[in-house]
Amino acid sequence: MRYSPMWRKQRREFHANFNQAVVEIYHPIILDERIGFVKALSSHPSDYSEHTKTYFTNIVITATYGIKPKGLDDPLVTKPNVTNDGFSIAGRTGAFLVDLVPWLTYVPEWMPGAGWKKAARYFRETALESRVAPFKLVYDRYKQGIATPCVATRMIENLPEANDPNYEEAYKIAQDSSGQVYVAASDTSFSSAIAFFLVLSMYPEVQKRAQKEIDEVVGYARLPDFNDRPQLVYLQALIMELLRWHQPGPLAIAHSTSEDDVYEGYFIPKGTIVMGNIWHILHDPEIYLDPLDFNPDRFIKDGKINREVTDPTEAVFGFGRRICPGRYIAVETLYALISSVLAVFDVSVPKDENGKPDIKPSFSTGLLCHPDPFECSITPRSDRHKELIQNLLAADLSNA
Ligand code: HEM
Repeated sequence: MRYSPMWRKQRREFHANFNQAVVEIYHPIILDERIGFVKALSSHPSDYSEHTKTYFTNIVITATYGIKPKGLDDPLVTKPNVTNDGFSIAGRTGAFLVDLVPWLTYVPEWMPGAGWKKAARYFRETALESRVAPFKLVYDRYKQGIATPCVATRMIENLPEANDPNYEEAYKIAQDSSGQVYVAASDTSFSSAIAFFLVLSMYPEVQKRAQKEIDEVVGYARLPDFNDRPQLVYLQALIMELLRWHQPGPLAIAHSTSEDDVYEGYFIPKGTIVMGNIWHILHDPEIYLDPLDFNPDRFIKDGKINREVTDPTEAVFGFGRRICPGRYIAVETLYALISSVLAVFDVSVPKDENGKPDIKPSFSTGLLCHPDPFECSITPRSDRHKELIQNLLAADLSNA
């Protein structure tokens, strides 16, 4: 596949802001948001899906623009959501006839059968709006010296002088790279987190094991933080197993071959669209025994993470030069959410006549794959945990 110079530059901007070495700078935002999340969950547990969405949305937009959205109906959120919808629809190879009959690209928008053109224009225009306005706002604030440091300000700092011939292109790259963050980050991370609630509902014994470990390592007086992670081996394995068991993007994004190739006797000409079957890789029974089961123990040996078992992060975030550049922050945000829920809440569904959780998981299909909505009960684990939540609420009131 040929990569445009613009794509390469955007990719570099993205990497500079989200690589493994810098990802810690987002810890304060993540830890702050997870407190809001725990409080919202304790007040309105049945809205867990909305709270989860808010958690990721707030982290991603605050990290990118230094501005916390006013809610899920803030235009900072609603505009890129339209882009997400368009991406999900158009990203499925074959979704539109033009994918199979390329000359349809040249028919005018008013022709019968060319409705996809109108849809594409709408999504393109909204995507542009969603990138232009917030970046301009941060740019203006930066020039006035009042912007909160964030991904966008770091990119603005690196822009050439306004009279430089490269300025316009560099501005666009910075604007588009910033605009890409929410679109790529929110739905994928959300999907993994909802799968986590599903797993807790389906596998109470996994929940109990993870809670026991947190109690032993962290105690009952605070929520887990990033310093606890090395000691929380079962929790680390649980997150690995979550990323193996459920893939937000089971077929990644379409790639294409840059050279003619032969694979197991099949000739694959240059320019062929290829899909990486992440789902299959992470459900290969030769690597992961009983792959449909949720079993964090498959990643543990002698009380440590077993590095001989293939780490699912090698596949769930895609491949090669297109590999997800947000993979490190994705894991950080999931860790904070998952460890906090396990620390203070019990998640459950009613039992069937055999005493097993009465739940049949189902998932949406498409480029992005989400668990379908399901009801579960989310309650504080004990009076001690209720007290911890109340202390978080009280601390918030005294800071107000
Ligand atoms: C659990 C969470 C996530 C999962 C499972 C995930 C997975 C993926 C996958 C499978 C791809 C396609 C890679 C390929 O085609 O080979 C991708 C691309 C991408 N992801 Fe993620 N992602 C997640 C979170 C994030 C976050 C938090 C960000 C941003 C901070 C992000 C930014 C991106 C971008 C910008 C691309 C496009 C890369 C390109 O085309 O060059 N992702 N992601």
